[in-house]
Amino acid sequence: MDQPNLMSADEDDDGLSPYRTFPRDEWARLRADAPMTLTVDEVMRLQSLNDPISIDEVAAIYLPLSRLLSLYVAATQGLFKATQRFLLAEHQEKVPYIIGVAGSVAVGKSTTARVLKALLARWPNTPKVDLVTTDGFLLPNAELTRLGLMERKGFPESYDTGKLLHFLADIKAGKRNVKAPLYSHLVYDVVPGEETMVDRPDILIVEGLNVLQPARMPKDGTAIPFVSDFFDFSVYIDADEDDLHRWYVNRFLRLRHTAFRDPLSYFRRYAELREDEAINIADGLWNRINLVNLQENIVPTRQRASLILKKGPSHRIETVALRRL
Ligand SMILES: Nc1ncnc2c1ncn2[C@@H]1O[C@H](COP(=O)(O)OP(=O)(O)OP(=O)(O)O)[C@@H](O)[C@H]1O
Ligand SMILES: CC(C)(CO)[C@@H](O)C(=O)NCCC(=O)O
Repeated sequence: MDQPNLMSADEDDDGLSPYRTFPRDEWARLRADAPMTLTVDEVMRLQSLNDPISIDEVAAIYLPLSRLLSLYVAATQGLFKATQRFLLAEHQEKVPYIIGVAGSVAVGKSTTARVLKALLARWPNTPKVDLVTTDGFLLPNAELTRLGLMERKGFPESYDTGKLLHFLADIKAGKRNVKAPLYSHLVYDVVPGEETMVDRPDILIVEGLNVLQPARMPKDGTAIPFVSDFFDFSVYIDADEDDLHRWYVNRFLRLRHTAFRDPLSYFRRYAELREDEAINIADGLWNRINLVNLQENIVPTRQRASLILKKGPSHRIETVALRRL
């Protein structure tokens, strides 16, 4: 395969952008000779409801990205060893490489995170890849209700950010069997007593709309880290507001025939609605909660990502912007 010419990537107009932006086709060439390691069936199993992904998308976007990440992980492992030598430290196991995945509700973060997990696990230097979502770190509904925050789910104040920071600090300290709480979209709440265990993976992917948000500034001068201080790399999945709105409403309409019919579903009462009524409910949730959160707290974090994947109206990624080192 021809060596792609990196300099042909679109330079951003004013020359000040910290990103190098690649049209889809140019990015796809950066796969170089990386072999396709997922089958069509495997890709189909990884996609979320209402977030179509094709084998072509995996080959064009995610294979090059997984190749880049595998090079970055190897380089970071080298830096870790160099630091250990400098510190004359005893031999220490390498610590997990942490990748954040951010973006709006309904943009397809979970599909991206699952595809990356599957691809990265097939590179020889990173066989063990774990995935957690920050949904588990939401305050339980009882607590949100008490604080008057049920209409603010997903906003910064709806998370136990301290717990998330301690979780990440434990992972980066090389601790074994670190526990993360779990959230159920079906019951719309954190599941008491259920947790997932993270045991020194080579890579940990942390997915959530809040992962690039700054810490609230402490008044007493103590330093509170950002969640992203623990990340080695981060991906922001971007799409136009109108597309996100449509994807959110379509997913809601489809859930009426599936998850909402489950007796445990928090949205059980919406399963029987007529389509126009359901659209009204979904529009309301989108406009009152998720859109406001997107504009106030998510989009402003986009420029902090190492990589921005921009989706078009049919979920296809159209440009890839890679932050210059
Ligand atoms: N009310 C619901 N009932 C059951 N499952 C849901 C519900 N809402 C969302 N889901 C599923 O839960 C997953 C995560 O949804 P969430 O609202 O956190 O969006 P997200 O992670 O931003 O979505 P995406 O993965 O599309 O970016 C998706 O796979 C979605 O299909
Ligand atoms: C749990 C979050 C915040 C993020 O995944 C989101 O899916 C959510 O529930 N937002 C609140 C409004 C709504 O029900 O869509």
